[in-house]
Amino acid sequence: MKILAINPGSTSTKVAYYVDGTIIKEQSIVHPLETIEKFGAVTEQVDFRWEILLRFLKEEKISAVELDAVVGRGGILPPVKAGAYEVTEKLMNYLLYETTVEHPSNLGALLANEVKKQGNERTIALVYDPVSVDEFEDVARISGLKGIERKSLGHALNMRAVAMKAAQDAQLDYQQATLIVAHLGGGNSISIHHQGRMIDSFSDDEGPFATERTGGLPVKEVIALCYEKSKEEMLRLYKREGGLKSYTGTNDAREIETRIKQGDEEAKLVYDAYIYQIARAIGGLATITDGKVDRIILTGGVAYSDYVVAALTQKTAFIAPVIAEPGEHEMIALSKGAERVVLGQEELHRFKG
Ligand SMILES: Nc1ncnc2c1ncn2[C@@H]1O[C@H](COP(=O)(O)OP(=O)(O)O)[C@@H](O)[C@H]1O
Ligand SMILES: CCCC(=O)OP(=O)(O)O
Repeated sequence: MKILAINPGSTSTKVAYYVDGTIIKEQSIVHPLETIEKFGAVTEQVDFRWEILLRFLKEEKISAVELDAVVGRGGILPPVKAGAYEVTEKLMNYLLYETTVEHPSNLGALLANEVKKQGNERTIALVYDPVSVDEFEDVARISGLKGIERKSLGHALNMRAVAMKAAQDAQLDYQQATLIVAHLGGGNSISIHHQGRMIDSFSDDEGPFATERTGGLPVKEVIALCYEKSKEEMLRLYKREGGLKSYTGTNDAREIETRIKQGDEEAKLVYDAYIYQIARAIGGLATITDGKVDRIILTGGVAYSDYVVAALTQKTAFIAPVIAEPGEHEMIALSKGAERVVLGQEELHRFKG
């Protein structure tokens, strides 16, 4: 079985080619920031990224005609069930014209469709575990202001994949277990998975601050700032200029750890606050299941840090054993999802809009 997985990020497009479940080629094609910034809307980047992807396929002698499936990271659709969604005109039109949040993952379906056009009549184009996977309990949707609903938006693909892996490794059934997953990357998502569903999460705009994202902020101060800055400036602050970067000038956690070792006390205070907020979010989610949690799983790039893993273990191990699954497992999650669909083990949902 031949599967191509495509994961468009803010500065790169990751692509991986699998044959019978084995990875044959994987590449992160980096796009210079100055090139990306020339585009207006994210979806204007389709032709640019497709040409680069096509070059990769040619160079690596990967024939689209032989593909059983091409799977993209699912973008910001309306709230959807977890799993696989066929790339249809309706789904693409939503990502092109209706989605409310600009995000590079919105390109996943569009690029998968370009590959499918070169495939055979059996090649399936799909997205898997989109950013907008929504399995919230109703009580989790209430925000505190009528008209504003809490939304399930986050790193669902990676969080669900590592939750299932950790459950399997611990000989727990994902459908029965309770797991808290903290994805620690440029943005953070912290979620709780209970009996097979991600029933609540802190998104990157309301939970702990991340390496470059603000997380939740005191709302009165934000209101005041909105009168000083444009919407674009505010969005950039929250997404690219917040968190550790706003305090230290760098979004590289390794650089901050080096500074701490050199005696930089301000860097230490901010990094301790970063850990403190993540621990507080994990503790908060544990209350949802009355403190009954089987495992806490730390993932994303910062989970490579012994410093962060040790500090979070110290603060949260009273809740449940803490496991690190560093990095992101998105490419394998995409390919395995597509594989299950091709084998008929998992339903291919049709996006209803
Ligand atoms: N060994 C490490 N120790 C500490 N931080 C690390 C380590 N490796 C990567 N990181 C940090 O991970 C962050 C990037 O996380 P990642 O999940 O790759 O982000 P993105 O959201 O961009 O995919 C960076 O701040 C980087 O410094
Ligand atoms: C919008 C939630 C998903 C997300 O933030 O992804 P990135 O960290 O890859 O931008």
